[in-house]
Amino acid sequence: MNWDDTGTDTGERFDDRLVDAGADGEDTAVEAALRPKDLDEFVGQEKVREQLDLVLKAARARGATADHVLLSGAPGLGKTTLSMIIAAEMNAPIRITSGPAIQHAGDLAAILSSLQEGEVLFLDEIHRMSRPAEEMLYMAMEDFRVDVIVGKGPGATAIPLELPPFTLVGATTRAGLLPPPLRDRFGFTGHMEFYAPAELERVIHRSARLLDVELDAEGGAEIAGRSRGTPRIANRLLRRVRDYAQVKADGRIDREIAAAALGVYEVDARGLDRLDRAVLGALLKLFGGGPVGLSTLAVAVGEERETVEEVAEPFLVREGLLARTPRGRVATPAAWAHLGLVPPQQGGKGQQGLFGA
Ligand SMILES: Nc1ncnc2c1ncn2[C@@H]1O[C@H](COP(=O)(O)OP(=O)(O)OP(=O)(O)O)[C@@H](O)[C@H]1O
Ligand SMILES: [Mg+2]
Repeated sequence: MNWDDTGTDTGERFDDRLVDAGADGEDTAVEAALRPKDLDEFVGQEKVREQLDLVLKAARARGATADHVLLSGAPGLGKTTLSMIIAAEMNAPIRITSGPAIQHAGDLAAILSSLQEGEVLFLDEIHRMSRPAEEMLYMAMEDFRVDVIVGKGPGATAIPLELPPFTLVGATTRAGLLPPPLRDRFGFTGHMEFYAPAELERVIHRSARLLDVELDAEGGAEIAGRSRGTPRIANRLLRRVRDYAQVKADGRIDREIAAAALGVYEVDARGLDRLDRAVLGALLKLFGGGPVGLSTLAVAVGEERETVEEVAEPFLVREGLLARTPRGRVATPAAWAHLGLVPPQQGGKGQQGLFGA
């Protein structure tokens, strides 16, 4: 533990986290190679896969364009991958764009009017589209038509434009932010869940084969356990372990090598990194496990409130290590156990009162 000796320079220390589920430059470069190409290769997400398989097969049998699909779920769980699989399964070309790239309705009109029949339009971060573009999209999804506005002011006229049938695949990390009229226009919504360790093992072994890395079963399990339920993180950790195995050993990965490598990168057995452990450590050691306010906790780790709340806490909460209560942040008994600490004895209230441990 060295969370308490890192000085006061805030903001920079946790920028480059190995366990961040968002894509970095290196991910973008290698992810294309590691993406499963069809539904059979796509690991896990059984429900979404089964349902999507039916939607696509039925459309194919009818010789029709597939219904619009909305994919929601946390970063790195396979939304972009699945959109590409949809296009591949439909034998259709795919056009890729994103909500933030579409600021004006005109941007969207230009894309829509150039689509071919049956094409898949992948709209990433669909919750970040501008209002006017969103309204144009409603009509395009439902009637395969847009009104292109020509001119400005009182002389402006709407020219209707027919579109070929297409399949919109929208992806969002924040399904709750989508306006209901937009959500309702999707024929199928797939919600992606975090992956079970056994599923991540399959992802990791598949990637190891593609990267030509020798990995045994226990090594795969070790990496999977630290991957926070997220294939992107699993693939990234595998690459770092591969580096270590090449430099420090003969390139083969077993449990010992995987654990040692991820120890170097300070990703612990449960997938917590330095920031996570700093937050948890402060909560336990300085505040006796809480409850403590978010601001106080943030100051104690020398971080911004937002960093603690948005970067560290979601995973700690998901892991059942930290709870957000009306009185403040509270550590669970599992948190004490994870950091190898013993909770202070309290009478009736606080830690024990809250969790009955
Ligand atoms: N079910 C899966 N089976 C195998 N590999 C997967 C699976 N899901 C994701 N991956 C791998 O994880 C990486 C990230 O997936 P992807 O880019 O599709 O995530 P995403 O949900 O689009 O993330 P974001 O929200 O950041 O856009 C890819 O390299 C992909 O190969
Ligand atoms: Mg994506």
